[in-house]
Amino acid sequence: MADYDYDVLYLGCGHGTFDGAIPLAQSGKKVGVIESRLIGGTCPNRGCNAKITLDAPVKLTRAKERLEGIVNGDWSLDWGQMVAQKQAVIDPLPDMISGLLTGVGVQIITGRGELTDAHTIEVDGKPITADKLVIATGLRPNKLAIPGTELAHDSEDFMNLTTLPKRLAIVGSGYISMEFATMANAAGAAVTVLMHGDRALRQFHQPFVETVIDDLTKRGVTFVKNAEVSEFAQSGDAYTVIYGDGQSLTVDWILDATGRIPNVENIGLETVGVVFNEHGIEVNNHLQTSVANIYASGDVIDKQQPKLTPTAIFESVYLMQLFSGQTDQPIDYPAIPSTVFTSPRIAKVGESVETAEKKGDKVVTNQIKDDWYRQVDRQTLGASKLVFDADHKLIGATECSEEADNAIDTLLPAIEFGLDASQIGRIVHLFPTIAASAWEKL
Ligand SMILES: Cc1cc2nc3c(=O)[nH]c(=O)nc-3n(C[C@H](O)[C@H](O)[C@H](O)COP(=O)(O)OP(=O)(O)OC[C@H]3O[C@@H](n4cnc5c(N)ncnc54)[C@H](O)[C@@H]3O)c2cc1C
Ligand SMILES: NC(=O)c1ccc[n+]([C@@H]2O[C@H](COP(=O)([O-])OP(=O)(O)OC[C@H]3O[C@@H](n4cnc5c(N)ncnc54)[C@H](O)[C@@H]3O)[C@@H](O)[C@H]2O)c1
Repeated sequence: MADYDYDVLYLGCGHGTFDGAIPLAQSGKKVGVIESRLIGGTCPNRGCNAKITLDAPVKLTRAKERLEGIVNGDWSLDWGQMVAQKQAVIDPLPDMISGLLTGVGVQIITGRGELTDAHTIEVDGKPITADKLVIATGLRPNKLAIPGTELAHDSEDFMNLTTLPKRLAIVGSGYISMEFATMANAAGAAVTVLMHGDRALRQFHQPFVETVIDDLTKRGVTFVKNAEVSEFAQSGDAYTVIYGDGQSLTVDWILDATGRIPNVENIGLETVGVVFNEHGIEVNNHLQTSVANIYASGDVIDKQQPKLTPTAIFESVYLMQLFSGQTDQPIDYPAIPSTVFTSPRIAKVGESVETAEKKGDKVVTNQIKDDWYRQVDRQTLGASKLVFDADHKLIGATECSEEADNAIDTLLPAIEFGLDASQIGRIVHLFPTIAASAWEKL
């Protein structure tokens, strides 16, 4: 091997990098990571961890609301304190992750990197070389290409607001829109969601999405379907969203939640011949790009799997196994679950109800209100739908409930390992728990 600075050099240091980079260094490889912002990337600093800390008081308030008459007294959410608590929870994470990296000998290089040849990334004019490069630059928020787009903000700005705007417009109705509409509404903002078409959260079971929308509507959130947003304007401290045939909405803050796009520009991919498209970097089944010694990991990959943290972790660990010689096999993705953290939540994994109905697979529905364990805290909204193949093995599941995330998560082994009835019978669960309640239905 030529005399490179590193065996493996990663561009970007989110979950697509560090979960694999740490054990890779432990395996004896010389590893470097380049990061222009906070170590840890989106998930800990401005994604999952930040968001779920803001969600925790909302979930608690919903439980209190259901138990009204048993749990009494006036409660309210203090947005300023919610954001302070979020910051206190996430502030230590970059140092903690940096410590894990440097503790095993990974070199952290701070700055913006750009590939200059197949073995070199330049940071602030300084070339750094490696045998293998991994591009893990993630996604960034889309900004609508309309007049006044600079007046709108992104999810990171929202989670840093110390004062909650009285009137909030959210453009788009995907994950970020629905989760942030839930939080902002619970904390007292007047929220309007401007939908691109007539369906929110398109990748989730639509009757469950309707349950969440109906509940948010009862709580005061306004959903405007088919609102083609054409302009943002400012007058004094207020902002106007122009949509449809010249309709307008006046608000105090605008959240552009119209999706996230891959960070593929201005990092030298064209220079070295790495092929990408609008969905991200194209890779083969070894996560190898069009240039043999350059790989990609995490959200920046163009892929079918959901662009989520567990996927990024699985990919970075796979690359570690590949680079350290533990495997030479193609990546074999497991069933990857996803959840939207609304209240109630919607979670899913495996074959969808829609596909099952088309294929003739069996779908079993259980209403949340009929589950005695959910009655202990008076949950009534939602249902679980389980999809079985001809051998009655679980191949898909989706649930809408306050505990949908945990209910779906606990079922993963049944799907991933194709457990049959006798194997399922060997698993004894703690009782009473969400897990026991979910497995009982198999
Ligand atoms: C608001 C929000 C909430 C989310 N909630 C969830 C959730 O609940 N559950 C879930 O599973 N997923 C969630 N996600 C998605 C999750 O955060 C991502 O899937 C995950 O962070 C992807 O990791 P990654 O390493 O691929 O990319 P990132 O974490 O984005 O890391 C990429 C890194 O590359 C750096 N970088 C980019 N270009 C350069 C360059 N030229 N030089 C140096 N560094 C560079 C960036 O600064 C960044 O740190 C959420 C995302 C958002 C935005
Ligand atoms: N719970 C979670 O796991 C979670 C939470 C937040 C974010 N994420 C990740 O972050 C990604 C980005 O989230 P997101 O909510 O920004 O994206 P998304 O893809 O979930 O939703 C984008 C929304 O914007 C709408 N849209 C697209 N173009 C538009 C236009 N021109 N005008 C108006 N609306 C338009 C779409 O119809 C959709 O409703 C997700 O795909 C996911 O990978 C995950």
